[in-house]
Amino acid sequence: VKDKTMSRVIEKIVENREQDEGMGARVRRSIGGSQLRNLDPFLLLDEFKVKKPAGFPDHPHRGFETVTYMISGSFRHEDFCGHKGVINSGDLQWMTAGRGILHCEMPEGEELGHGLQLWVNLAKKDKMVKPAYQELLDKDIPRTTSDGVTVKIIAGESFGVKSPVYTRTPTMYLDFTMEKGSTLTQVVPDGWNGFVYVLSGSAMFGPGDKAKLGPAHHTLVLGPGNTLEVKNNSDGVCRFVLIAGKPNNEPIVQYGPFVMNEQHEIQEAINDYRSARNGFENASKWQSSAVK
Ligand SMILES: Nc1ccc(F)c(C(=O)c2c[nH]c3ncc(Cl)cc23)c1F
Ligand SMILES: [Fe+3]
Repeated sequence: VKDKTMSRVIEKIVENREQDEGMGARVRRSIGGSQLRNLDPFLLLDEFKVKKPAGFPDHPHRGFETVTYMISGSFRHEDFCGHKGVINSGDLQWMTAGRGILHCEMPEGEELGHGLQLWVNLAKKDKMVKPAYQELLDKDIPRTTSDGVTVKIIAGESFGVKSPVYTRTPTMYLDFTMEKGSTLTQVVPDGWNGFVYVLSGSAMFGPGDKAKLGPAHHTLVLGPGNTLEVKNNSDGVCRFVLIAGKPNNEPIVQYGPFVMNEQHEIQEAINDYRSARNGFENASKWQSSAVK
């Protein structure tokens, strides 16, 4: 029997206002704020705008992945194992912190660093994996255009084009730019939790007369179904990201940058970080060059 198409209706719309975060950074917090605590498997989505000397100096992560996607400007990153580099406009860093990363993330150069950071929770079986990086330059991120709709496929598939990114927690991450008057129908796998974060412009999200307006700097949580319909009947271009993932359906215990399943694992993470053990060995003597 052909799979029934069920168009997802928007079930919640939240405006995301700027707030302070890190050291002098300004972020709009989509997922992870008080109104959208988390949407399993997602823990956080921040739209950040950071200018020197602000940034995110030396800090750890355990139990999840951070996905940094630059919209404009450049960010320098450096970790306690010597892995470092610059993420430029349009580039992607998919970092699997796993059992432990200590790194810093700071704007590079004098211009404003503007981007998105998504935190994807790892299933219990993956939380203590060896750290790993998947880093793509803008030119290497697949994209396609069809009838006024351009999509960069950061993870997952759209218009028959697949991203090379391996997602331990099955995840879709699509960056859409829709010309005015264009329409879109995108598969969002049944049973996955999904949301839209509107970067600029506005469009109508959802089926026919149930479509809801999604203005810039708003998060739209998708209801059940397996398809998202979008229509840009505004007088300009609309840019948004569509992010969806398979829920882990496991308990979440979070303490800042440590996200585990049980309280005692958080205590172990804190102890490991303090005593430089079990993945945090290099934390004992490392400081980023940004700090010195
Ligand atoms: N624990 C904790 C506490 C506070 C933080 F700010 C952070 C953190 O690093 C970030 C929060 N959003 C961000 N967007 C972009 C970038 Cl590059 C980093 C972050 C963090 F990890
Ligand atoms: Fe970080």
